[in-house]
Amino acid sequence: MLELKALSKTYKTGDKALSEVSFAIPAGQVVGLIGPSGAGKSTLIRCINRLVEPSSGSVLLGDTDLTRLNGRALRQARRRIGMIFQEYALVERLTVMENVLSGRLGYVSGWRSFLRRYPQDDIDLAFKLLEQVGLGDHFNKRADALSGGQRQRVGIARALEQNPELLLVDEPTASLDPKTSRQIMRLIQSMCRERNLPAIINIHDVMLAQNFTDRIIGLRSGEVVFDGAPDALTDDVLTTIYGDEDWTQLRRDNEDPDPASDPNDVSVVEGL
Ligand SMILES: Nc1ncnc2c1ncn2[C@@H]1O[C@H](COP(=O)(O)OP(=O)(O)OP(=O)(O)O)[C@@H](O)[C@H]1O
Repeated sequence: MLELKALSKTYKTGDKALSEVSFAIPAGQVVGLIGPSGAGKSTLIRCINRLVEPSSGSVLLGDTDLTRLNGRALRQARRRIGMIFQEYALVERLTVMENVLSGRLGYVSGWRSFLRRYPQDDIDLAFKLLEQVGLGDHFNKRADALSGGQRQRVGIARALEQNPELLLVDEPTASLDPKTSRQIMRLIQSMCRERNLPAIINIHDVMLAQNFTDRIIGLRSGEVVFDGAPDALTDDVLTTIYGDEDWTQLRRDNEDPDPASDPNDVSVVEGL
């Protein structure tokens, strides 16, 4: 469970990026964080894992207030949070397996990580995760030999290899085509459901957010202006968040072509 209490951030430049943001996310809930450019979405994600220092307020992960931690305690707390990035952040010259195992780096001792030697349990988990994300046959390939969608699946497996209590996902589909984007969102959603893992997904694409999350939080100018079920995201609400736009037309342009008939649908991969 994650709880934000009156979280605010004003940058040194005077930009007020977040203003008293409060919400709680229970176990297993996948939240889509939407809002126009500059609304504060990245700042919010980064304040949670303290890549950006909040100005005030608190971030509770279970019983731990992350805003009060420093040094070693902060590093340990960060292990409890898995991250998935827009540009995948893989080590290109390493294999898929090594990239997934790097999710354990915060856990293994210094010399083991230097030699890149991991406990057998970590290796077994990595194989299992690679099967689940549909890359079981690719474990020995170099990351730079993969497509964008495959890279993001490695990113998902790496985050889950950490056994996180919370998943923070920053624009996971921004570099992917529409069909691959749906597959990746479906995969994140099903992996979270299976593990009862809460997640916040910063996502530009409103239709993807609506189709593949349990709850939507809409930010505008650093404030929460919508917090509710994806179905409650009416055109009026979207206008409140983003301003005027032809939402009916946008929805029509983005309709999902029957996902069940998609032969590359990762949700049919065994184990999901
Ligand atoms: N390092 C920084 N220094 C100063 N101001 C910043 C910094 N990072 C972000 N901001 C400002 O904070 C506000 C929120 O930015 P943020 O990047 O969090 O928004 P966003 O919703 O993630 O936008 P986008 O969708 O374009 O990525 C903006 O006004 C931005 O200019």
